[in-house]
Amino acid sequence: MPAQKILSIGEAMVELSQADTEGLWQVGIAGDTLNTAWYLRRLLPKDWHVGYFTRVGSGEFSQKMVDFLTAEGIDATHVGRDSRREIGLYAISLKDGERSFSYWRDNSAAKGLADDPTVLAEALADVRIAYLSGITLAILPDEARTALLQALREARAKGTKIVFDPNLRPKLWPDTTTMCDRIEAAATISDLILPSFDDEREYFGDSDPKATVSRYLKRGAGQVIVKAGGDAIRFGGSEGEGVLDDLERETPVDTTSAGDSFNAGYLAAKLQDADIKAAIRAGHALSRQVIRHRGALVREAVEAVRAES
Ligand SMILES: O=C(O)C(=O)C[C@H](O)[C@H](O)CO
Repeated sequence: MPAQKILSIGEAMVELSQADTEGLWQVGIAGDTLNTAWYLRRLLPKDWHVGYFTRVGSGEFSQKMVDFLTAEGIDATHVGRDSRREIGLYAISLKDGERSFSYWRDNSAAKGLADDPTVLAEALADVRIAYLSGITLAILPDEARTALLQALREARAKGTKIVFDPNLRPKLWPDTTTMCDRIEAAATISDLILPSFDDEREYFGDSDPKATVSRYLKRGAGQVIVKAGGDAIRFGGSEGEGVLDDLERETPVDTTSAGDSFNAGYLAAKLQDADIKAAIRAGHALSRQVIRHRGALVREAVEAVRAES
């Protein structure tokens, strides 16, 4: 069996989120796959290794990102460099706690993350869990997307489990048909897929979470867990099926990273032998704490779930 290693693959950016004082913005580092890696690092015991796979540039902010990963205990060995590009930037806008994003990332270094198949294969060697999202796929040129899926397929044949969050962001895709097509292609190699129902309904036309579960199972996913923004969570697949409908709701301050933190809470619990329902509760508990605060990475949220348990 591969080592106790998780590799998260994607793009992290400079994050601008509104500070408490009107007109002031705070600068952070975030990005969906990094957010999950960051929460995983804080939740898992130290004998688990958490790494991040991306590309950055050579300027000051790129270095800040690498320093940040290292300081947070996330292995940055497989962060590549592109001397002609820089890291991207996004800003969070809030309306009644629901977030939307503005992006400046068209030319970000992460677009080249899958350009070298040897580097990819090296990074994936002996990894127990490879984690990626629909955003990881969205930012890549089509050829690189195919190369990434191929590298993951090869790793999977050697025992790596693939965990995928579709994280649908139509703004990042050429069109919604391409988005839906490539997301479903990734589902075919996913051992676990963690979609969010609102997005799946909007872009795939699923009538309810059960429809989302069966659509992804038909595509070949092993297990599906459908997040529903505080509503009942439906799951199905080779590890069991059911629904959890007694989860406590939270009025959000900022929903950024709700899904990313859920995924980390779920995975951390599952990797420490929780059953599927207990792991879903752990994911929900973390996500509930995260949305009480602004920004993607919330230290207090991890402390709060620790204090609760
Ligand atoms: O939209 C993106 O690419 C981001 O990574 C920004 C946020 O951190 C992320 O979407 C939250 O899930």
